[in-house]
Amino acid sequence: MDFDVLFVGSGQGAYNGAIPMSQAGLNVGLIEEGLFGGVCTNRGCNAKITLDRPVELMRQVQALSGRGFDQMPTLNWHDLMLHKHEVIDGLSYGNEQKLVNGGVHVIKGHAHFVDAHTLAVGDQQYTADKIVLVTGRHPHRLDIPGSDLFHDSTDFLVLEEMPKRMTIIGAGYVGMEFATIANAFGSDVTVILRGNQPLREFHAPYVDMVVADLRERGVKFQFNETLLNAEETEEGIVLHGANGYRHTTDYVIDATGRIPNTQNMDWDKIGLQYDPVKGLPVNDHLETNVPGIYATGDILDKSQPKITPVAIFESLYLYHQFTGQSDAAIDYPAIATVAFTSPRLATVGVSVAEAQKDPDRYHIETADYNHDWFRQVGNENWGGVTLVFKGDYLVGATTISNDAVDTINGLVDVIEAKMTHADVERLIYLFPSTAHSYMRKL
Ligand SMILES: Cc1cc2nc3c(=O)[nH]c(=O)nc-3n(C[C@H](O)[C@H](O)[C@H](O)COP(=O)(O)OP(=O)(O)OC[C@H]3O[C@@H](n4cnc5c(N)ncnc54)[C@H](O)[C@@H]3O)c2cc1C
Ligand SMILES: NC(=O)c1ccc[n+]([C@@H]2O[C@H](COP(=O)([O-])OP(=O)(O)OC[C@H]3O[C@@H](n4cnc5c(N)ncnc54)[C@H](O)[C@@H]3O)[C@@H](O)[C@H]2O)c1
Repeated sequence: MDFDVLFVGSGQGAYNGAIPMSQAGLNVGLIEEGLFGGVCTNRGCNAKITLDRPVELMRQVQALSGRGFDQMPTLNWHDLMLHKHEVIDGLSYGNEQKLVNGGVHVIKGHAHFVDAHTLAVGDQQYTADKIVLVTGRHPHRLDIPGSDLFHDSTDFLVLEEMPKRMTIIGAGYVGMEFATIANAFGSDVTVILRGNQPLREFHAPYVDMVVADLRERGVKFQFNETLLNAEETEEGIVLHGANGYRHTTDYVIDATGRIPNTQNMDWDKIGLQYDPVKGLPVNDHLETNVPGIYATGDILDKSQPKITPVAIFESLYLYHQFTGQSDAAIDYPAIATVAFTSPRLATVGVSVAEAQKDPDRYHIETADYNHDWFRQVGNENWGGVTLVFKGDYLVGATTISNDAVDTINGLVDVIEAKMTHADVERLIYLFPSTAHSYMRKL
């Protein structure tokens, strides 16, 4: 065999395991057809958070208008986009070098199967004892007439000029995060949803607060709308919905989710079972139905959120498994997720909705976080934390605030280490700080 382990894809679900595997003595190869580091690095998390940064800061400055700030700064999309290119454009090369320096044999091109232990890239064939499919997902496109006029998250992240009118279809992570950014940069934003609940994974009352705030800032929400078609006219792009809905705009982002990259890889040829919409099913060792073929990250058909830290966790799990350190089934910890709206929404572990369904098992407490003096410092006078306990133990938390990321990150430790109240009392945090404020409320 050419390799002990051969990865397809170089995203977070691949290189975080590939490098330590190689350093542990395995002969590791990795095939990538695009940018190294995959979606998160090049056209996902990193690019998005760079574009969000001034938005986050601007909100905080606005909250202190007349409380130390006399004049508001102005936002400049063009300069920000140049900055984004500065930050992001070199990362692919950096990731490729990390792989090479880590001893991983890098192969460039599109991989497809010849047999269960052989992949082809162009005319070359590569054999491996184990193959790991980390092929990720790409944006879904609505199947309606005129949807070729739509753009996707990748287009938004390289947008040179902010359109006057922007319409976003879908109100999941991408829809709500991009609506926040585009609105701050002066676009007249409309979000169109087929249902009535944006960001369904998050605590609904907190999501409602984000929606109310965006509405106040001028974002329009069109709920329960089924789009039928789109056409280009002299006035702009016109979207037609059921019941006579008609909406004119300059730029449409289809943010209706992501679908697995399964195409042109000859998965059927080797009998690999997969669902073109849901992805690749695996067992509790991340092995597919074909022995020796594994998968990690967004391509998986699993209930865990499709986010970078989960892909990294799975990649490291395979590292431990393939290097003989453990043969245990994968055991996911409490998983934290965040929507980078302003303010942020973040959550970890058992959700409030889940806890409400099982009151014998869980009890729910809402901590008074709003009146915390440290939040008044930034004149952040609304927000909330809801905690879920199982007996004496914290098992879930959800929050809305500018500091939601730090708050939930701190609670990950409390949940995972199964800390008791006494354990939490022993933690000495810096003061004043967000962590100090919310830990005292546990
Ligand atoms: C706009 C956006 C924002 C996001 N923001 C966040 C965030 O803030 N936080 C967070 O945690 N997550 C975020 N995510 C999700 C995160 O990007 C994904 O969970 C993560 O990228 C998954 O990594 P992966 O390795 O599974 O796949 P990917 O990153 O998708 O990598 C798959 C790689 O496989 C390659 N590939 C596919 N098929 C082949 C083939 N046949 N041959 C060779 N190469 C192939 C592709 O070129 C690609 O590079 C965001 C996603 C998007 C779209
Ligand atoms: N902060 C983060 O961690 C972050 C940020 C961005 C993206 N992501 C990842 O990327 C994935 C994709 O994000 P996304 O926002 O595109 O997907 P999503 O699944 O979060 O949201 C999709 C939205 O589109 C709507 N929708 C789906 N099909 C539709 C249809 N046929 N017609 C109308 N509306 C439809 C859904 O109701 C939902 O509102 C996320 O699930 C997440 O895994 C994560």
